[in-house]
Amino acid sequence: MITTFPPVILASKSPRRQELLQQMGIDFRVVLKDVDESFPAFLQPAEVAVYIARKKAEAFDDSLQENEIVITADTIVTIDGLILGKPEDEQDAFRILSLLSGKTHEVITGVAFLYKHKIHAFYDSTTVYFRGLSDEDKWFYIRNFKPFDKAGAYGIQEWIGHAAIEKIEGSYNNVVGLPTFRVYQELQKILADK
Ligand SMILES: Cc1cn([C@H]2C[C@H](O)[C@@H](COP(=O)(O)OP(=O)(O)OP(=O)(O)O)O2)c(=O)[nH]c1=O
Repeated sequence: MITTFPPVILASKSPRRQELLQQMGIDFRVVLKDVDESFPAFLQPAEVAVYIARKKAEAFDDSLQENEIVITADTIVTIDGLILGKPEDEQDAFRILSLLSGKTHEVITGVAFLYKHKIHAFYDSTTVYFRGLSDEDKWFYIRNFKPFDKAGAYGIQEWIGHAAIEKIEGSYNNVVGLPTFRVYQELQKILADK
């Protein structure tokens, strides 16, 4: 296994992604670029996550040093073919939590690496079993945890993850924002390839 990595740039303002990459033992610096996160309506949910992660990585091509590697990610929640991003306000968060309550949904994180002018992108998907939440529970969560920076209006790592998530299938870290095992595997692949 390769354990020494070229200089890594994490292009993410998400504190959860920063913490996960740190836990992986990878040294990195954070560089942020403004990216338009719109996507063509015909894309499937997994394609959307990969498309946006790619766009975030493409923003770096000209500004990169020869051996630097950029890592970007995008997390979406999807249920019944709908893509749920971050809630706009409290009412929107309530609407989103009502869609998820008592049902099973998928959390998809798209990841992109930019290395030596090439993009390498993939996604991971986790199934989340949500129990029914009363309206009171939803407002309690929204008012206390303000999940406006979270896709699907919830954080599995918060109160709601203990109170409402019965089980998951797949990677927990993928739900938090970065599928660390896959990231490690894919990094090995592109570095071995060079
Ligand atoms: C479903 C879920 C999402 N999230 C977070 C992960 C992501 O930070 C966020 C989804 O938004 P993203 O657009 O993927 O990421 P971001 O805007 O926070 O950061 P950046 O674009 O700079 O990389 O939701 C949790 O923390 N816990 C959860 O359980």
